[in-house]
Amino acid sequence: MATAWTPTEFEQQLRALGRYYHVHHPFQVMMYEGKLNAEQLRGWVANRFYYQLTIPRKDAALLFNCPDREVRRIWIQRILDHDGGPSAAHISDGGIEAWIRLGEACGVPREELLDQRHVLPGVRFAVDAYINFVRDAAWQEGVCSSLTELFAPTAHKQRLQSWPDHYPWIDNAGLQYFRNRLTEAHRDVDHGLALTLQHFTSYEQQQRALQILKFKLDVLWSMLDAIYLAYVQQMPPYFNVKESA
Ligand SMILES: O=C(O)c1cc(C(=O)O)c2c(n1)C(=O)C(=O)c1cc(C(=O)O)[nH]c1-2
Repeated sequence: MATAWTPTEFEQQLRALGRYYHVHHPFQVMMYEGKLNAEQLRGWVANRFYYQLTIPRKDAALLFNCPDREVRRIWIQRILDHDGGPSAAHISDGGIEAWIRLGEACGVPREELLDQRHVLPGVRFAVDAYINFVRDAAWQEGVCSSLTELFAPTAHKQRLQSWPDHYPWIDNAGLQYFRNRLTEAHRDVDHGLALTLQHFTSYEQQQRALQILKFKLDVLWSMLDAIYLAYVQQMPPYFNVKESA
């Protein structure tokens, strides 16, 4: 029987999967290097909004699956952070509202975000795969699937560093979402990682945890594949279909 890693080794294995994080996707690289035009940036913001809308519903599914009150009373903060409310960590309006302000700062009107008219089918399928996974999985597996957040502060920091230089037309106040996430993500990840190290202890369980994290990396990467094809390659779905007279 193969031996399990120690918690420290296991954490290193999880962190090593950061090499597949979506910061390395060509679309994110273009974003960071200032190579996106306004339409491409707006396309990203409008599509990512579907992820933002889904996250608190995903966390509600995890809570539903979790019989452990101690876990639930910490995990529930994630829903408040995104939906807003009296005990949201930063602004009581919450992350979804902050993302709407980001969209408006980039030139996407609120109603265009909310009615999801820009959301590409590939993005929808990828995000839905995440919420469906968490709904159907054991809560510990749901926790593990959130661990891409280990790597998210890098993404938020990159945007805070590069956007003001490369995209000065975006009002800096619009970037508040990224600032908020820097602290929220650290707190979330400490909890999610501790639970994962605690619950995935055998060799088989640890292999399974790596598979789950890889699945979640696939979700994020696939979202950007769809966005890249539509907005960079100019090949949105059905772009070559002739409308019949
Ligand atoms: O902008 C990003 O690169 C990024 C990535 C991720 C992630 O890794 O899933 C999240 C976020 N942002 C984020 O803002 C966020 O609230 C969030 C919640 C979760 C989750 O899986 O529960 N991921 C992420």
